Amino acid sequence: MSAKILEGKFFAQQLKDDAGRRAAALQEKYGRAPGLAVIRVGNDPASEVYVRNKDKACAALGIYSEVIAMPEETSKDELIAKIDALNADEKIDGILVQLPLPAQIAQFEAEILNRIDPSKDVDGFHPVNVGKMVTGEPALLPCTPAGCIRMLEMAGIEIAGKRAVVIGRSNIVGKPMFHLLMAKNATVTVCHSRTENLAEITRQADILVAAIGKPNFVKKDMVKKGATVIDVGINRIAPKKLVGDVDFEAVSEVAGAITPVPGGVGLLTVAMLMQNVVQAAEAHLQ
Ligand SMILES: Nc1nc2c(c(=O)[nH]1)N[C@@H](CN(C=O)c1ccc(C(=O)N[C@@H](CCC(=O)O)C(=O)O)cc1)CN2
Ligand SMILES: [Mg+2]
Repeated sequence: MSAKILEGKFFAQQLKDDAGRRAAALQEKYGRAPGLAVIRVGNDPASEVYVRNKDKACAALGIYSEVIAMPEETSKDELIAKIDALNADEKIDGILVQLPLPAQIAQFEAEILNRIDPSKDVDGFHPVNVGKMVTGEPALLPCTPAGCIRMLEMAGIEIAGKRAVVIGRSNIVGKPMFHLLMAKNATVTVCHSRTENLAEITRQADILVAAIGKPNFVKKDMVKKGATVIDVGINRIAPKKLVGDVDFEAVSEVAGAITPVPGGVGLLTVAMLMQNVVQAAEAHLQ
């Protein structure tokens, strides 16, 4: 058996087309496009690429965007002052601070992110949005996990009643993935570095989400025949070689459907960000 490959580009394009249509409708009705501000601190090369991709995606969809590049030695107070200015800026519907932050301010990450007005928190990281996600109120949802859910729905993969297993418990992926799958009526188990008999649990999954950050960690014998496998890992194992958390070649032989790396759910992250910016603008303007 060979798994169906869930190409991120195909699903991302549908989300972006929808965001572009809604952005045009707002421009038409209110005379202003949705606006995104991305703050990048320092010179992390991967962050530079991701921020450029976000700026390009905005330009392609008629979304106004500003990239604010701040020097490596930026202080917590300088960054917070910038966020305050963007919170008050009426052109701006969405604000995000690209992660990771440089070492000297990394310890203040929560304080910095919590300063973003929750109605502009297009990363869905603010405790107000996290709380709403947990209670099932409408909220800005974290882009990667929300993108995974939208992809499953677009691919016609049933979630309700299915057994889902998430490997990884990060605030950005694992924990929100748990809540979003449960909200879609899956029976969800979260596994992590201290989980005993991991393979026994992952073999029960109809939907297996890998978000651990260990190259090729999920092997063929950890996957049930016909399962849907979503690989959220991005591991650079050589300057030009990126692999996921799943041993793609081997797992493809047993899975029913699988996302590749690169070219999988990473692409949905930016597409979902565009959806969130438009959602925030709709809430601000309507
Ligand atoms: N403020 C945030 N910081 C970070 C986030 C985030 O959602 N908000 N996520 C990651 C980085 N990221 C977006 O910011 C991101 C990561 C990966 C991709 C992507 O398209 N991946 C491609 C491969 C890209 C490559 O070749 O390097 C893929 O998986 O096919 C997009 C966005 C951490 N920081
Ligand atoms: Mg620009």
